[in-house]
Amino acid sequence: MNRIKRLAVLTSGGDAPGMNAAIRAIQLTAAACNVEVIGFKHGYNGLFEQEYKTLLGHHVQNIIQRGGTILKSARCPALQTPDGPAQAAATLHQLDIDALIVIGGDGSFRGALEIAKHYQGQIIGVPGTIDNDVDGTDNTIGYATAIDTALDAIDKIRDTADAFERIFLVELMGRHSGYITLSAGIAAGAEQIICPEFGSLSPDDLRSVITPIQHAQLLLGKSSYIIVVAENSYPGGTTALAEALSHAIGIECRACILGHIQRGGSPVGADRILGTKLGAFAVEQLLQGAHLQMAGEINGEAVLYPLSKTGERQKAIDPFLVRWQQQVGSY
Ligand SMILES: Nc1ncnc2c1ncn2[C@@H]1O[C@H](COP(=O)(O)OP(=O)(O)O)[C@@H](O)[C@H]1O
Ligand SMILES: O=P(O)(O)OC[C@H]1O[C@](O)(COP(=O)(O)O)[C@@H](O)[C@@H]1O
Repeated sequence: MNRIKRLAVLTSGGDAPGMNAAIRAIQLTAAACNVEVIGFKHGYNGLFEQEYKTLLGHHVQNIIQRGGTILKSARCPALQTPDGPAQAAATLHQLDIDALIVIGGDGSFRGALEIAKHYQGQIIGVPGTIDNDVDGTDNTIGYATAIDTALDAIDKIRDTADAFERIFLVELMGRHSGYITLSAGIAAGAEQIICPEFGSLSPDDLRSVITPIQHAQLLLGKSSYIIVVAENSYPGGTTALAEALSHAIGIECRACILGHIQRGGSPVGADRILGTKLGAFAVEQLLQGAHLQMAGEINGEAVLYPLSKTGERQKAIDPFLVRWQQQVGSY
């Protein structure tokens, strides 16, 4: 029996294109089941500041195509204080909220698990982050758009790299995960891909980067050379890496830090569909009693995955593409 009368939703951590599609699907699906939806603003901060509003049909009209999140997102240090989770749960109880949907990444899910220790209602997660570093789903909402955004930029950099016969290093996001870097790098035909999963890179030993560059120049006569680099791959960042390479090989290397542009923009179709599917699935599963689960998608099928396992291990990037890039693509 459906005992949920009122559910809440929030978006937390780095915003991701497609979060609005998920919010829309949650509101529409809940409304169709006569369940009221409360939207908390600014991630978990909305629980502390009691900043929320009832989401009605007109609030979710014309948002599926918009990047960002109509609920705003944020990181919330207050939830990581000793009393934070109990305070957040108290707001949910006070507002008679029977269930909470958290759209965010593995950090947001850790926060949800802490709140669950003090909360009597149900909690479900919907994976939304450009990093795609959440276990239990093939793709997170926002990842597909971030790849296309990065790709568009790298293609443009290729033109100027070619005209100037330069080496460019393009830094992509992904905190501790090489998903965006590997995918965008492969799709852009990047000559090299550097990400945490490929092993560490030390200022004292840049041979693994320099040897393929020299090989390409000597044997292949390349007029442009693009290296995509995941953020946090090199001490001092990608600008420092470009300087070290310029010094080591005597060729001007330029760094381009793509940054937050990767988080914005209109979501591509795949993210609108994923956001809609997982948002709707989350509501349906809550109504059937799901608790402490994430609504994910594996092999095209919507599935539940224990929230506690979503950040347990590093989700592996495609080993086939890694091997191909290392053995063939870099030469
Ligand atoms: N261990 C934790 N305990 C309580 N809250 C947490 C914890 N880890 C993350 N959070 C909450 O989740 C928010 C978002 O986490 P973050 O890692 O920044 O983003 P994401 O969810 O995208 O991975 C944090 O600002 C914090 O409020
Ligand atoms: O916007 P901020 O706070 O500088 O955070 C940047 C980080 O957020 C992201 O864009 C998204 O990460 P999360 O989804 O895990 O929050 C990372 O790729 C990046 O490292």
